[in-house]
Amino acid sequence: MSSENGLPVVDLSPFFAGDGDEGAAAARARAMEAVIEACKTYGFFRVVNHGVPRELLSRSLELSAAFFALPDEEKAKVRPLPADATPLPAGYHRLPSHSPDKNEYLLTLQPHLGHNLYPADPPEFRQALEECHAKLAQLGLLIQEVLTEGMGLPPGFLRGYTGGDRSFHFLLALHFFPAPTEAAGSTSGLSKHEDGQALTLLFQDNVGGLEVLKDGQWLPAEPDDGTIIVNIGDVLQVLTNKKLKSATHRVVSRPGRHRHSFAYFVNVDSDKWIQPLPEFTDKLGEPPRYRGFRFGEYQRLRLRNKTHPPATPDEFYNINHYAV
Ligand SMILES: O=C(O)CCC(=O)C(=O)O
Ligand SMILES: [Fe+2]
Repeated sequence: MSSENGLPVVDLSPFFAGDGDEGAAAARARAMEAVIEACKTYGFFRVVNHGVPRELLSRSLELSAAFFALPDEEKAKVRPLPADATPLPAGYHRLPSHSPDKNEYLLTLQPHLGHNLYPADPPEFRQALEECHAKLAQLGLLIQEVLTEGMGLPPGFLRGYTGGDRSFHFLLALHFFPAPTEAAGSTSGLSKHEDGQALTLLFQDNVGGLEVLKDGQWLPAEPDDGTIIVNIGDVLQVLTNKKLKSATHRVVSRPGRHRHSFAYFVNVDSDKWIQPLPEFTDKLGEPPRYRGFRFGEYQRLRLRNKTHPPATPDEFYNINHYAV
C-alpha cells in the first residue's frame, strides 16, 4: 500500500488478473490486506486500476458541469417527485437557502428501476450517468467481496445486505458553489458528516476541498485524476462493531471555484436489520457498541437532515443515535 496525497492507495489490478496468472493470488492477498488496514485506520482509501474508464470519469464531470451551469429554471425542470412517491427522491435538488451547505445535486437510482428523471440538456448526460451506474455497481461489488473475505465473513455476506431488489444504490452528481471571498475557509460546501450507507465511491474534478478527519486532524483528499476514493459508511461500522471506520469528512468550498464531484452510495435494503455481528462482539468477548435498527428507519432520519436541515451541523442525525 502506498500513500500519496495523504490517503492510502490500493492498486486493484490483481483482482482483474486471470487465475492462471502467476503471483496473482499473493498480490490479491496483499491488496486485500491493504484495503482492510485502510478501512480500520482511515475509513478511506484511494483505488487505482479499478476498472472504471478514466475517460468516463472526466466525461461525466464535464457533462455534469454543463448541466449545473444552466439557468435555475432549466435545472428545476428535473424536479423530483414528492418524497413519499419514490424510495429516494430522484431528480434535481437545491438545498434550502438556510442550509449551512452550499451545494446542489442530481440524484439517480439504478437506471433499470425506472425511477429516474434525466436532464434533457446536455443530451449526452443521461448515457454518462447510466454508464457510471453500471461501472460503479461492479466496483462496489468487488470492494464488498474484498471486505467480506478480508473480515473473515462467508462469501457473499455483505452482498446479502446490499444486493436485493430493494437496494436503492444511488449516484449524486454534485455541484458546490464557490465560497464567498470574505468567508474563505469557513463556508462549508458540505458540513462534516459520516455516510450512512454501506460504502461510498467518489470521484471529483481538480478543484479540491474534500477533507477526512484522521486522529483529530483534517486531511485533504486532493484530486488525483482517474483515481476513485472509497469510504466506509455507517452500516459497515455498525456490523463490524467499529472495527471498520465510517470516517467523518466534509467539503470546504473555495472562493471563486465551482467544484463538481460524483458520489455513488452502495445502499442497504431498507428492511435489513443492522446490528453488530457476533463475529465482532460475542466471539471476541466485546460488548456491542450499537443497538440494532431497521436500515429504512435510519435512512429516513438521515434524509431529514437534507430536507429539514437543523440550525447547526451538530444537530444532524447520525449513527450515534443508536450507540450504546
Ligand atoms: O463531494 C465530495 O467530495 C464528498 C461528497 C460527500 O461526502 C457526500 O455526498 O456524502
Ligand atoms: Fe459523504
